[in-house]
Amino acid sequence: MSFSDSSQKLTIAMPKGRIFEEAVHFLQQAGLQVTAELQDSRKLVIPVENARLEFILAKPTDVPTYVEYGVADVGVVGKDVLLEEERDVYELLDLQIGYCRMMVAGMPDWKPTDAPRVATKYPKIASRYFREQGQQVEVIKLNGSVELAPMIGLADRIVDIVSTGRTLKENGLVELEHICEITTRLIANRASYRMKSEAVDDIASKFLEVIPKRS
Ligand SMILES: Nc1ncnc2c1ncn2[C@@H]1O[C@H](COP(=O)(O)OP(=O)(O)OP(=O)(O)O)[C@@H](O)[C@H]1O
Ligand SMILES: O=P(O)(O)OC[C@H]1O[C@H](OP(=O)(O)OP(=O)(O)O)[C@H](O)[C@@H]1O
Repeated sequence: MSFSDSSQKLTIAMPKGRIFEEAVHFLQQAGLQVTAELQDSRKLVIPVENARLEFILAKPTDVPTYVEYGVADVGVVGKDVLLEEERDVYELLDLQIGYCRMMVAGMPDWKPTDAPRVATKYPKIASRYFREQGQQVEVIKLNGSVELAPMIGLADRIVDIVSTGRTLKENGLVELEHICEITTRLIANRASYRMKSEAVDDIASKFLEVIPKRS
């Protein structure tokens, strides 16, 4: 049965911001009906007529929260957010978009100190990484412009996303250690995965068809 024929309405949480356009392009390639409203309006809830489908537009870090609580059945979100938020959701697919990497970075002349401090938007990822490395560090949570921290002496290193490397370079920082690769994922609410299996499977298989074409 096709998605539009299904009697099960599916709510999809989409991340506003940086990965939004690439994610919308992905949905279009998967054959989902993407209306102009999704791309051009300030509306945050966007029903798709005749498709038993509804989009909600959320801040990227909140996407797993909406999905865990079941107000969205599925969501599109970066692996960085999943690792940091640790929400109880199923991770169904790696969409192979939104490529970037989680790195430790610092000044080129960085040397270990007795009281190392690491600044980051990702305190859980950073704490886990340094614990696994057997290193004791103080993690300082920032909400953005993390590259400032080593430049002005708040911390000696940062944990952050690197994509082109331009932000590090223009601020005189270098990549020190690679933590993991990051891509965008399709996630599902655990109950929706069982109760709306037909609709969730349908969207996942449509997405799956797009992935090999991109890699
Ligand atoms: N160069 C990059 N920098 C940051 N995020 C990137 C980059 N490339 C891909 N991404 C993905 O985009 C998502 C972040 O999007 P965005 O920056 O819009 O959200 P945000 O961090 O919540 O934004 P803000 O806090 O500035 O409102 C990340 O979860 C990550 O998976
Ligand atoms: O390697 P690049 O291509 O330069 O991208 C990496 C930068 O992009 C992100 O910041 P963002 O633009 O989301 O701003 P922020 O400082 O508010 O986190 C990330 O935190 C880096 O600062």
